[in-house]
Amino acid sequence: MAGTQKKNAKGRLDRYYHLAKEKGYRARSSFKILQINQKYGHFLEKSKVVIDLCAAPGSWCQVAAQLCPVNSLIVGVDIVPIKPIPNCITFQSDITTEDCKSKLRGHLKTWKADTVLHDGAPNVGLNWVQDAYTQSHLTLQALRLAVEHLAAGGTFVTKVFRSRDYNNLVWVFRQLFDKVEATKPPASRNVSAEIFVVCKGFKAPKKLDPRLLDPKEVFEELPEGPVNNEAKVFNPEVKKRKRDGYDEGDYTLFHPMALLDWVRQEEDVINTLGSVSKFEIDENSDEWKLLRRMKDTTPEFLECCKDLKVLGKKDFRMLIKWRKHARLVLDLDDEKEEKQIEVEELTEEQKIDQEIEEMKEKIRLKQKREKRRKNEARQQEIQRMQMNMLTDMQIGIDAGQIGSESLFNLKLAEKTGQLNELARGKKSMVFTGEDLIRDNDIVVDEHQAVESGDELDNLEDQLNSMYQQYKEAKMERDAKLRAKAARGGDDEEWEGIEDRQSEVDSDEAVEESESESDIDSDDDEAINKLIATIEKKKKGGLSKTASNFFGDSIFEGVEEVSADNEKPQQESAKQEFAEQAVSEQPASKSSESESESESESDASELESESESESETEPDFELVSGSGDSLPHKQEVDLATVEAMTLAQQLALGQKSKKDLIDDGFNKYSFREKEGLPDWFLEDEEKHSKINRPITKEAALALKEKMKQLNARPIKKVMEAVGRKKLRAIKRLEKIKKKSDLIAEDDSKSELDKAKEIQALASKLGKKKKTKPKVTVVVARGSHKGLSGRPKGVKGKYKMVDGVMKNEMRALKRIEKKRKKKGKK
Ligand SMILES: C[S@@+](CC[C@H](N)C(=O)[O-])C[C@H]1O[C@@H](n2cnc3c(N)ncnc32)[C@H](O)[C@@H]1O
Repeated sequence: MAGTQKKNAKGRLDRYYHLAKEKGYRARSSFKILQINQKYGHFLEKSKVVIDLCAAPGSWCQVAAQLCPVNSLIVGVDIVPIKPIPNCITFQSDITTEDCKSKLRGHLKTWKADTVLHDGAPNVGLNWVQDAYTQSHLTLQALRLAVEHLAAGGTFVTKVFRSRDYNNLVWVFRQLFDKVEATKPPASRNVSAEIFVVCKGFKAPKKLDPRLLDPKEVFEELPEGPVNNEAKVFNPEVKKRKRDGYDEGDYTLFHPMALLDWVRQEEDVINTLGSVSKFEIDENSDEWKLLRRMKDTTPEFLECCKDLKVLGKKDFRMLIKWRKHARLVLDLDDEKEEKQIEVEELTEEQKIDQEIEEMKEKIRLKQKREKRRKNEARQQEIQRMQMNMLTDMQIGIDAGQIGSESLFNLKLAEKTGQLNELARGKKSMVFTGEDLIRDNDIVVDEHQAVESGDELDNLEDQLNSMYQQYKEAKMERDAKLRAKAARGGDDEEWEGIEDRQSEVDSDEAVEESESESDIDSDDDEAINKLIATIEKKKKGGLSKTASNFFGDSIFEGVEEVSADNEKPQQESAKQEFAEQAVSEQPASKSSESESESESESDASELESESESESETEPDFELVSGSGDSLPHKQEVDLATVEAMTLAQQLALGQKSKKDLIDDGFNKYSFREKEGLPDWFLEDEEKHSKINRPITKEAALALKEKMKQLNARPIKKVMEAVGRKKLRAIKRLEKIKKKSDLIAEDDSKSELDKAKEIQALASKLGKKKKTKPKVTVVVARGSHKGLSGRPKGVKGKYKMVDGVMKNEMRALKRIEKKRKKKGKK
């Protein structure tokens, strides 16, 4: 009985014990080797020769006999006899002896072992240090046998104790094996200090340094250095436990010292202070009589000397100060010459060098930061890609970012107001004076431009650039504005043919393009726009709106047609129409592209006429919309109900080009704009437009279109879907892992495993139960005193009223009382 209790108390009769019994193993430790074998690539299944050192009672041999290939040689040895095991050779011997060595050689003959197992545990229980040492010693002996018998690439599994020798042992293993790993199989009790080291890939060295297997060499300990007690003085509050026990030959905790000895001490003063328990004073000494009269020799000081172990930092400081004074009084301190450190002044060159070094360091750090940031971004992108979260919408974002950091960053140039200068520079680069005279009769005089920049202009420029910045910031914030800008400001009103032309002729055309480049942060696009405007200027091109209009896909290929069907007689009328229609109906430009039937023919005529006209009048030439200069024009869409209405009207023939021309003339057409600041004009534009009629059909068509657009998965939705997917995959993987573990667990029966895996799988499929929504109906008004379902309330509902709370409480109280009574 007592024996059983003892076993139970140690928790010996655990599930592995029962399982071992069930499976016919002689010891529960069989599961340790089973688990190790499973974890480290089933080496037993590949071993034809296995040596089991310290094998009794023989469960590891049993496992080996089960797992190794048929006809494998399994040899087990132990200091105690082992009952015969089928398909195993066992003998009794001490593995540390020569006898064991020779017997083993006799059994193996010329064979080399694929695996050597060692689960040896000496008779433990004497004392911890002794046990650990004996264990380590035994392990080294096992290793000696393993080295003698293992084949190259073989495996050695050994038990070791977690002791101070552990690291030394592992170091030795590492010299002899390719891979060394420590493991604690689940079957090994947590309370046990044992762990197992699995050494794979025996290197089979031809020559072996005998010191590697010599316990004296391997476990030799370094002599311990002097004890440093200074910490006890500097940080007396932090008490460090001394786990090593007493120092050799010193079995007391109380260490007194003569105070005068400490005063006379030359070295290790603080260390002594940390180790001494009490300073003893020889009252009769002449020196003390001298020191006693010192101002610092206070009753407090004397009290501190009695027990140094309880002193704090302040007290120690006082003692050290006292000692310093005492040494002066006793004339113990020689006046040492204080070494003077001469600080040499840095020369100018050195200073510069130093500065350069500092700057270099700064740059290096910055680059490092930058690199790290980029790496992180790339990493994030890869992750997103893996999660299928990268959508079309992200393409080019990074490129844009890279562009924004590049040397030729136009956005930066805009911000600093350099873009104007840049544009001027481009102009002078692109146009020769002759070109300008021939094309426009206008010569851009750089000198004049520079000289005319008086203070007022500067102020104006500053204000303008500030306004540009403001617009830009607003644009970044406001998606609507961005969309508007992308449409090329299609809400602009027509400002009359003359006005536009003058604008085209003036420098503002370039500035317009600059403001356009504000909209798009992409540098390439900005450059394209800039060049397009310059080209336009070179050719005496159309205004922005006009080029937008003719840039539409509807005019593609019109050139060839116009070349064939030249109609010079209609030139002037068509040109007039073109310009008017364009400037009047900027918003409808794309609508016209949709109303193919009528507008196509109109436009082709228009184009052909414009073409022919351009030959005679170089001031007016169409800018191809298909060019890179106006990339967004291809995407121009019917974004307003007015545009849609107009498009439909044109398509149905309800409106003709003449109507368009007529519409072009309104009270805002010829407004004076010269000299007015941008911000004012922009503000005015909001109100300076005529109200165009809209139709229900157009509104419905646009609504339908928007619906379709909204139905497309946007970036955020894609991301959320990706996240959800990832979570699901993770969950699945987790469950997979768990079920793998369950499946591999030999300690469970197949039925148990199946049940557990099923339970896991059912968890995966389960949806979170959503509680049915309960509608709370307040018993007020028409609902007062209502019995049954209130009108218009579907699903679950609950009637509540003011007194309900009290009633509920009362009911609870009664219930409680009832229960109490029932108990009694
Ligand atoms: C934990 S048991 C081994 C259990 C064994 N692996 C099994 O599963 O059956 C430890 C064994 O090491 C043996 N042993 C201890 N010192 C030994 C030595 N010097 N030579 C041989 N065997 C030794 C003990 O007799 C004991 O049977």
